[in-house]
Amino acid sequence: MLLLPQKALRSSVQPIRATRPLRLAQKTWRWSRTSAGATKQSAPLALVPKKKPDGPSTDLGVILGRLSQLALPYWQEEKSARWKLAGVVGLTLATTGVSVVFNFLGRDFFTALSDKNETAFYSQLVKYLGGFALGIPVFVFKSYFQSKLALEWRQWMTERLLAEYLSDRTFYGLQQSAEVDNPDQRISSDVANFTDTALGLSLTLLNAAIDLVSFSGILFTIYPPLFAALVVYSVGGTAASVALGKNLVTLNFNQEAREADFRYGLVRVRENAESIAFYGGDQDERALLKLRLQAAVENYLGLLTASRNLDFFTSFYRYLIQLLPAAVVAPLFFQGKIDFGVINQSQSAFNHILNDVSLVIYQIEALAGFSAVVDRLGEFDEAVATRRSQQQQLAERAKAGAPADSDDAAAAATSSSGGVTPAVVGGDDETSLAALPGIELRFQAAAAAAAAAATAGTATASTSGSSSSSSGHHDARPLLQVRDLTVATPRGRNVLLRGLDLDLTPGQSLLVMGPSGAGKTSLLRAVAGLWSDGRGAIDVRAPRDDVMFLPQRPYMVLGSLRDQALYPRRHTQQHDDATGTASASASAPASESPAASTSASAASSPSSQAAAPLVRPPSDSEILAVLELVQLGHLVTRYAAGAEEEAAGSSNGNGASTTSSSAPASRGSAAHASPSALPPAAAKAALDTTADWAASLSLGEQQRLGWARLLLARPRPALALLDEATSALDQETEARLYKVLAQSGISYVSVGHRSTLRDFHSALLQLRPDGAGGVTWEVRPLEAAAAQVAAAGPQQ
Ligand SMILES: Nc1ncnc2c1ncn2[C@@H]1O[C@H](COP(=O)(O)OP(=O)(O)OP(=O)(O)O)[C@@H](O)[C@H]1O
Repeated sequence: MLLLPQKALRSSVQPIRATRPLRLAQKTWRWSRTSAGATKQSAPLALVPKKKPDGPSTDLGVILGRLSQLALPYWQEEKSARWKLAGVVGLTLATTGVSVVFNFLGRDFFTALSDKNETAFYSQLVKYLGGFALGIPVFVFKSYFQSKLALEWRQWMTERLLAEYLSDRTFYGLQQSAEVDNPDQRISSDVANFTDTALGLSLTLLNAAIDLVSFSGILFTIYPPLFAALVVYSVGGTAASVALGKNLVTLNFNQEAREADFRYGLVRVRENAESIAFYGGDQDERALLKLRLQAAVENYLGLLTASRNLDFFTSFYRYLIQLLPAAVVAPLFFQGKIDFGVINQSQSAFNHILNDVSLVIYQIEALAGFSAVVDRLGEFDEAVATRRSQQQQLAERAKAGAPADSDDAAAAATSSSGGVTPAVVGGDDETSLAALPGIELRFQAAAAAAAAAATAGTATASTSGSSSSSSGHHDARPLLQVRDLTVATPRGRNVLLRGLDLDLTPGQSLLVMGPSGAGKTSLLRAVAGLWSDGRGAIDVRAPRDDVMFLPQRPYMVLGSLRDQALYPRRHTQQHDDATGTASASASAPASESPAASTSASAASSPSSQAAAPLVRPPSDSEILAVLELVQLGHLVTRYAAGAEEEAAGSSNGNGASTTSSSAPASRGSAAHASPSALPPAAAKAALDTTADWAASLSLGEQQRLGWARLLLARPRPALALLDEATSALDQETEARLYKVLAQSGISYVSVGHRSTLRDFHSALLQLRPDGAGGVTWEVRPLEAAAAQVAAAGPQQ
């Protein structure tokens, strides 16, 4: 009897023990229309707690629906995958064929043995060995191609989920609404488990069906009562195992969550190592992690107990059956009606069929884990789809209003002051939470912006790329227009600002001041499109990508110093470079004004009317110049010296010099050089340095890096939103950075507390508590600021 192939086939499906990170909130939420509003369509959208309790769905209909929703797109959209699947199915059929051949070879082999027929025995032995040589590769290749196909499916599905998750700021919306926990876990290990198990189980089912048909015929021809005994035994066993294994689904689901809670706790310690060390919070962290570990261990013990109980049953089930076929057909053998080989053949056929009809029993743990994975992934997929359709609805509603890139509409809407509305006050009207239809946010289309840039370029002899600010020419139409804006917090639906009106023309700047918690950052969130709960309209006469945000603590990406400086445009720039759309002027002189260089290629390009403006990545010398401008030159020299020492070390170690001919000759010379005086190879080495930037740069340095990003961004941002972006800097550096920004032509809105910031803005939005839990606002011009900035002259 040969069970090896059958075993190899079954082992492709393993019980799932995926881990699962922290649930962000105990409640889950869903979008719903509130009762307010004349019609269902016009009723405001709100996030309300989901009725569904946490935990896996055990409704088979829901799981099957989610399964098809998750699994079908790949096979529908990828033609090559269908061909590969056909190949794997072919190999699966071949494995059944090989098993049938082995079944007959085994019968004749054992019959020759019992007949003591030496010639026939050796002849059967050779055939058997030949069968091994031809049959085993079929099993091996089937397993290999199946795993490879599952891997390709995983890659496709992960990329698709990533594309949806990381577009339209869906990741932010999901995090804010706490609709689904731990997307990272779902995108990484859940998808891998899903594709692997879905393919494995499907092929196992297919194989079982074919196997069942093939071996039922054999068994039935040997002895029909044996076939009947088998059916009764397996149906009873399946029912019993389903009953015994039911709680495994919940236990598996919970195990994922608890393992993930524990791992997430560890990740937080790593990410917040310095704060925890300053607080001396070791013991608290340890206690918390111990609790989480305990929760995971306890659940796992429950899982082990449930598996043990199930194992008692399945083991008896498996071993008892080994005797059944021989016991049933033995009387026929004693009566001389069948050969000894037929007993072996019936045993083999019996085992095959038993495996086929007992799939649920043998795979109950894998099925339990798989249904938890299907549930989690399906939930995530649905949440992403809902979130994106919310975004589309908001965009469509915004489109239905006045378009931001309509020149007429924008001109008509320009206030008579030609800029910030002078001394406007408001915020004392009562706004019902239920009557907030959502904020309408409109950005200018990229094509319209490119056309406008081309026009401006021809009008101002654009080879210099000089900004509207430095040329003294101001476009009087508002760059940012806010009308009757009410901002509410998500979920809590706490109204912050009410009825704000504001115009900001290009080249102007607005300072937002007010007490902590008044809603300053929330206003920036609304302008950036992160928060949409509220009422009113925001028109930005620039594409969305031309609005850049500088937070108080900038996000430090994984990568080199160059990557830090070019974030978030580094991939766009690399792409443009690779496709050859970038201009050839990659070696601009280091002294070139960064503000001037940023728009040059877009304005002078013959194809600048295209939707996507041409951009070129900043050269190393431009990056160095900007880093020096924001007073980060010391980082470059520091890392150049480090790279130099490393190169010298490796050259001493292996006897071959790794430094280029242009590198400094003497060791450590870079440490004292000014960045712009560094040899190109040393500067490049410094910019290529990778480090844990969040941990190795001071907050002030990180903030200055944020400013460098702003000045290096291509195309140049039209509007910068600065949220306490200089809070960690001394006043002198703050003044210097704001002067550079004012001369760059980038309009900006800053949030800050320092009164010295007034010197660098042309208007002030002052928020004040109204004494009744709300906020009043006042907008007024800051006359002195513009004169001060203009008097300061260009910065290099
Ligand atoms: N995601 C959120 N969900 C619900 N409420 C929030 C959320 N984020 C902020 N809030 C609340 O909204 C209010 C305004 O927050 P915001 O960050 O805009 O204040 P701020 O004026 O910028 O304060 P600070 O000067 O301290 O930075 C605060 O009461 C805050 O607790």
